[in-house]
Amino acid sequence: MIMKKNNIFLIGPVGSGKSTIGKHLSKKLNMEFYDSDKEIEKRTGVDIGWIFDLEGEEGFRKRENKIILELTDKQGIILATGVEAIKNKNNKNRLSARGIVIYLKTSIEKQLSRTKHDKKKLFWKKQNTILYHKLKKLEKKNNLIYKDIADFTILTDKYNTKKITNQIIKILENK
Ligand SMILES: Nc1ncnc2c1ncn2[C@@H]1O[C@H](COP(=O)(O)OP(=O)(O)O)[C@@H](O)[C@H]1O
Ligand SMILES: O=C(O)C1=C[C@@H](OP(=O)(O)O)[C@@H](O)[C@H](O)C1
Ligand SMILES: [Mg+2]
Repeated sequence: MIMKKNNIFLIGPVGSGKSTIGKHLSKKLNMEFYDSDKEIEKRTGVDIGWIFDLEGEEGFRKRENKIILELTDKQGIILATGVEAIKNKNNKNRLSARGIVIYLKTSIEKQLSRTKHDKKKLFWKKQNTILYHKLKKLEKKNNLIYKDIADFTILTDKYNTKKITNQIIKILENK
């Protein structure tokens, strides 16, 4: 189909739908899906929260960089990357060079409401004391970073994941 040779990289904040939309796209486009978080968990045998506790964010990012380097060597995959991964210059260049980068833009309010009951993301909340204010402070800066690297930006607040998936497929078909 359309995307056989190209990779699709999904970027965006926590709760933007990278993992969910990545899975939908994978089924629809018949492309392999990877989630950098899941790959790290698979290889270490522990969940991301544990890695943050044991190795701190620095240790986690090192693992993440390694995985991104490895996965971006592949062709015809969909990859959901970690939230901060694109702030690393090597990752950024690598993603731009190896595929189509899609930014799932999401408001902080939606980020928080979508992750409210998610136990797996608890550590992320714990890390961010007075979370809303911290996120708000980062919002503009992050937006610019994401936009700068993205080939396409999709607003996710008002649409369900199926609609967003179809929207992405349309964009790719018309590209
Ligand atoms: N566009 C959307 N509309 C409604 N719920 C969504 C949307 N995108 C994601 N979600 C929900 O938000 C939660 C977090 O999504 P997830 O795919 O894990 O995001 P990410 O991987 O970017 O953190 C999941 O429960 C998912 O079903
Ligand atoms: O990169 C980050 O800071 C993280 C983002 C979260 O993943 P999602 O963006 O998939 O929610 C979290 O679970 C993860 O492991 C750490
Ligand atoms: Mg995810």
